[in-house]
Amino acid sequence: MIERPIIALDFSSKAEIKTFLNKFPQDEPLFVKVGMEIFYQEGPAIVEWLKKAGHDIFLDLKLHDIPNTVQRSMIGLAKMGVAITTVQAAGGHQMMQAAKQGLDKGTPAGQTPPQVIAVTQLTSTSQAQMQKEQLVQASLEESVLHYAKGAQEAGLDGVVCSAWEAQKIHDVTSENFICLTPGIRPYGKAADDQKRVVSPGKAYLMGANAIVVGRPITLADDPYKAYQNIKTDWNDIADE
Ligand SMILES: O=c1ccn([C@@H]2O[C@H](COP(=O)(O)O)[C@@H](O)[C@H]2O)c(=O)[nH]1
Repeated sequence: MIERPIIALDFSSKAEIKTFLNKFPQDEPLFVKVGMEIFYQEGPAIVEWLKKAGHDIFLDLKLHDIPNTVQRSMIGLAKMGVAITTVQAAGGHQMMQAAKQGLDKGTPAGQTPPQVIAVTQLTSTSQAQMQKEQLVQASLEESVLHYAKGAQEAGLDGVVCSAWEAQKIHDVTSENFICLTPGIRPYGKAADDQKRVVSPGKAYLMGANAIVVGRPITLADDPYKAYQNIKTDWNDIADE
């Protein structure tokens, strides 16, 4: 289990991230998510800067391309020294294997390759939407479980899913298989564009190994207090 909630740094500039992080104690190492929004603005330098500040990085770029392209991209990504990265499970078995091989090849000697996990069905997707837009007859849970089993067979470390599917994923894979769950909302908070939402404490009870939280922290009046409350909810239940 990753004890710190992973904070999604969904900002469009380094300056905005600096302002945000200045609201946190400067000696507290965080686990942060660098996603497409900031990565496409600032590039790998943002990862280097956050690492230098002592933070662990979840680099969520959701790679999805032909196996050769994904493998070669992962060779480059492996040099950034991030803890976890992502691909889209829909890219298929060969693509996921290629991602893993690229990370192994690209990681400098003596360092541990990043863990790689596969996005199943986005937490902003409902079953009705998935069936209509992706022309899928299966239930959302069946689709997520299918992708999770495929990710495990391809040698990946886990999946991105909602907490609603986490325990069933562990049942069909293993307890060690990571279920990293966005779509986290403390009770009473707006779901925004998320469809499959769960509170931090409930996510733990439902089998999540890690939670990713963006707007409930980044848009809070007091982001550090919001972070601490979410961390307490997530960890308190875990400690019981
Ligand atoms: O299925 C997915 C995959 C990734 N995400 C990412 O998590 C955060 C969630 O942000 P909130 O503001 O807490 O909704 C965001 O960076 C997404 O890109 C996801 O939500 N769902």
